[in-house]
This record gives sequence, C-alpha cells and structure tokens, in this order.
Amino acid sequence: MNQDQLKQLVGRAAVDYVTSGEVVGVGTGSTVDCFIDALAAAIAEGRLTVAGAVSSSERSTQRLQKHGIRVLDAAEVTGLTVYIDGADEIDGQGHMVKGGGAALTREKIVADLADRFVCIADASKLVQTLGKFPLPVEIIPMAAAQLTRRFATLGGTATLRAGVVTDNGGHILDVTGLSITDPAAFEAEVNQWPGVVTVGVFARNKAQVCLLGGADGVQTLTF
Ligand SMILES: O=C(CO)[C@H](O)[C@H](O)COP(=O)(O)O
Repeated sequence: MNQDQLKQLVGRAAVDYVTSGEVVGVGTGSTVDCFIDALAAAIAEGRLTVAGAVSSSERSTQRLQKHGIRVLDAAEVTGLTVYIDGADEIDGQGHMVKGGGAALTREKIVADLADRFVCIADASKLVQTLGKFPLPVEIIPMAAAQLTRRFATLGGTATLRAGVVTDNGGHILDVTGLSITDPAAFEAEVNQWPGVVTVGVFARNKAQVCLLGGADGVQTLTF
C-alpha cells in the first residue's frame, strides 16, 4: 500500500470513533481529508448521523460543507466527545508535532474541547523522539527575528514559511535541529515566549488513541 492508501485506510477506521448523533471535532490535512470523505460516505449510506462538526481550518470547513455536513462554530459547543486529526510526528506516549498544514492554533483549540484525541497517521509518522520534522510555530509577524534568535539558544534553526498567512493572520516559523525529549516542558516554555501564538508540540492536548496505517493494516495504539 502506498502512503495515500494508508491515509484512506486510517481515515475510514476513524469513522468508528464518531458517536452517532453527536458533534465531531475535525482536524486538518490530507489524512483528515480522507476521514471527512469516509465520514460523508458513512452518513450517505445511513450507517451514522452527526449533529455537525467543529472544524479546525477553512480547508476542512469547505470539504465538510461540500459534503453537506453542517459546520458549527467552536463557541456553539461546550465540549466534544472526540476530535480526529493527523500529525506530522507522534511518539510512543501520544505526544505530537503538528502544524505542517499551518492549522495548529485552531487544531489545539478544537482538540482542547474534546474528551478524546484520535490521531490518524501512516506508520512513517511514529518516532522515538519528537523533533525530526521541522517544528511549526505560529507567531505574531513582528516577533519573527526575536523568536528566531530565541530558538537558536535551544540549538534550533527557525525559518519563516514563505508566503504563508494562517487562518488567524499569523505567520509560521519552522524550526529544525531540535530534539524534544520532554514535550510537556518544551510546550509550556515556548508557549509563554512573547510573540508565540501556538507551538506545534501537542503534549497537554496529546492523543489518547492513534490509528496507525502500515503494511499489516491499522494498528491501534492507546496512551
Ligand atoms: O497538523 C496538521 C495541519 O496543521 C496535520 O495534521 C499534519 O500536518 C499532518 O498532515 P497530513 O495528514 O497531510 O500528513
């Protein structure tokens, strides 16, 4: 199976984690696109109903609405049973690096509403230690140079993602050269640097379940 087929596989598997009749939290990315399509198919076939979705990006909102799935504002719900999203990296404890699609801030907001984060990914995303994938950080544009110097003190090289403006009007720094051995401490530290909107380490909002697609099918990891 190629990577696209693995994404479709885990996208379909994630539909089983949606509670019929409820509002579902929806992440962003190519794997989530597969989940949205599988969710729409399940609804069309009468296997599931949903009261709607809270979306983490304009991209996912458009795809959900194209399928006729109602999109609710985050402010319209007080909680969600499940949030389904991909990751750029996930470790053996469910900590993730996210934000390859520049949607990390809204992803963290919607994930924080949910009782359970179900991560969907192909097996290449499983790592021992976070940090090989360039760490996305959403920032206030005027802080770019200052934050670049600050990441250098941690051994990181930050590069501004050219031409990208997030759904919130922020910019993205991608930071290479980091080895994130204590994700919770790293997230807490970087999050309070002035100019940082959201750091792409998800430790406080880590996954409880990961559906990992590999040669042998879907492996379910629980944390
Ligand atoms: O964090 C994300 C978007 O901001 C995505 O979940 C992450 O980049 C994985 O994307 P894909 O499923 O396309 O590999």
